[in-house]
Amino acid sequence: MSAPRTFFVGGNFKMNGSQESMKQIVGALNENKLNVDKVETVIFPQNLYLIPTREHVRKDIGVGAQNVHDKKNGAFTGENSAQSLIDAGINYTLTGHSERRTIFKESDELVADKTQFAIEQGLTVVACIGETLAERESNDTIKVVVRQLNALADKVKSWSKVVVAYEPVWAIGTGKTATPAQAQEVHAEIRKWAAERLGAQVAEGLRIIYGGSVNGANCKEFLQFPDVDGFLVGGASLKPEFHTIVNVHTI
Ligand SMILES: O=C(CO)COP(=O)(O)O
Repeated sequence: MSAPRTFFVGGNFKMNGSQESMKQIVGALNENKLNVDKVETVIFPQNLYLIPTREHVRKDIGVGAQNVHDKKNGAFTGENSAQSLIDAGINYTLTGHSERRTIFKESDELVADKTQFAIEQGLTVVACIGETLAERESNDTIKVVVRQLNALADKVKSWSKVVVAYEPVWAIGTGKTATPAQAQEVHAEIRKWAAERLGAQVAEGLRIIYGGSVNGANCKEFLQFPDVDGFLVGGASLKPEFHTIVNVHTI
């Protein structure tokens, strides 16, 4: 029997925050009693705030970027270097967030290239996947998620530093959460896919977290489901209720 999977809670601040609000968020995280020895907790501020956040937030909370480029440093104006992130103690990144996929037209293949390159450079990657409302309504959820996962698996050589975030696009920022049972159903399919494509051992250790309108009031309901290994939180991560979500096991 392998070790139990460590619960993971990420706070994706997206393109929000100011110097003042970041100070307040970091101050509150530093002051509060958080279950971070049991829950791997990582915040993902905008690029501008990465270094001051890393400098000031407690060391048992990780800091990550929201996006990363798939090539080494060089002539890539406006991009985010994995090497520079590592150099600054920023040890995590998101890849494939649905906002990157839809607004910035990132393909499955580009997301996979970014994921593999970031891993090679030493980052832990939260790779995001998920279906749109139209895809869910046409019963294509599993087909879409498996397509996105297969694209990742074509490039990613080692899965030990990957956390998969299942974020149904229709549940992001809409207040319309997937029910915990809906999340579990897809997470179980993801684990089944992982067992088939990556082997039983990788599947057993792979953390699959849920994102989409998670908040302090609904987070606890997810705990009863065996394949939900944490959350990727958007809006609520900017609020004090993020602490409740990190402490979900004790509320
Ligand atoms: O996109 C998300 C996290 O990456 C989820 O956002 P919300 O929690 O605001 O729905």
